[in-house]
Amino acid sequence: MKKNIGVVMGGYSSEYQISLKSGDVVCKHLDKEKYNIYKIHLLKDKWIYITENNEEIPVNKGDFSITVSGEKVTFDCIFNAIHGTPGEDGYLQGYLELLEIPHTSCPMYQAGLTFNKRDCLAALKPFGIKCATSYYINKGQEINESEIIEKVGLPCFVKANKAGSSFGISKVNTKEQLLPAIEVSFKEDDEIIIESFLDGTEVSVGVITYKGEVTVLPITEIVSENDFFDYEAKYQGKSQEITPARISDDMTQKVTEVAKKVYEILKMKGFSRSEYIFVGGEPYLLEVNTIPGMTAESILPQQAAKAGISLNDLFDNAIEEAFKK
Ligand SMILES: Nc1ncnc2c1ncn2[C@@H]1O[C@H](COP(=O)(O)OP(=O)(O)OP(=O)(O)O)[C@@H](O)[C@H]1O
Ligand SMILES: C[C@@H](N)C(=O)O
Ligand SMILES: [Mg+2]
Ligand SMILES: [Mg+2]
Repeated sequence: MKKNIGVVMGGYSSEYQISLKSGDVVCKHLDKEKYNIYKIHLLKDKWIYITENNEEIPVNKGDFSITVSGEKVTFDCIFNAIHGTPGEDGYLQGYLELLEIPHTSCPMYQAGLTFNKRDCLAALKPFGIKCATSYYINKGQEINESEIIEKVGLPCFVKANKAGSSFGISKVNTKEQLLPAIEVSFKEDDEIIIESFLDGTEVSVGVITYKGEVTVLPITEIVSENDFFDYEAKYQGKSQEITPARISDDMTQKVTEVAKKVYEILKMKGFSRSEYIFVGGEPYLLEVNTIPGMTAESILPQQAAKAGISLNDLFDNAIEEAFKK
């Protein structure tokens, strides 16, 4: 019997439009012979199934079912394509896990931990994973500019702690730029992480469980035309994403080992894309994304393509692995 797959997309954060694109690509590339595919938008004001005629049918939040032409439809598996809250930070995972509906993302705790940049880096540091020197501020806390600069130096990166797609991130070069940058970050999250500037080659490393094996995909080098890999560089063509990265064999080996170790320490499942900047030949971890962009141009699908894994294979594998969890 064909399985019912709900592809969930959207979400409540600034990344919702990116997620709608990722979700559409997933719907397009799932095997229609094998699966009944349902496109589902989870938005702040409505949870809806979008029919092929663009009709909106509400999702029953009690059991995550829909009713189509008088028939109740439940899902065998949910393909999670929501970047940011509530799809990448554990809420959706926890809800689906309580309902015992398999899903393609990592488990609830792993999602909550990794989406919190501060806590994820703090959890990984004792295992020898290198990262930038950092300073944290919660909303309402006193802001001591001199103390921040003394700790992280200039330039530094001011980032929303729980966000993605470079929303709420600024590179700060002078003390005067610090408070405005903090304001920008607080628009995205109530927590901020301020990091020392890691000056070096940036790479992005996809790690997935493919046919039961933890698999590190070919590494991508990020070359931004802008000051850093900001929103414009990511989504409006102002960067080159070069796979495989033009780094030495030694650097490739090091970052491959670190990325696999990070996946294994965190007991990850499903997709992950972790990012590193090389300083003094050593990879420094920036963050781990568990619902990476899924459009054909996105980094992880490009890496999979280089590894000979098509989008159809990649997405089908995610569902097969979800049934094993
Ligand atoms: N400490 C740092 N030093 C140098 N560059 C940094 C630093 N932190 C972030 N950046 C730059 O900012 C970009 C975005 O940062 P980060 O990956 O933490 O944010 P994000 O919004 O979660 O990104 P994504 O879209 O991958 O989810 C990085 O890809 C890198 O170019
Ligand atoms: C979607 C974006 N947060 C990514 O990691 O690709
Ligand atoms: Mg991110
Ligand atoms: Mg990133």
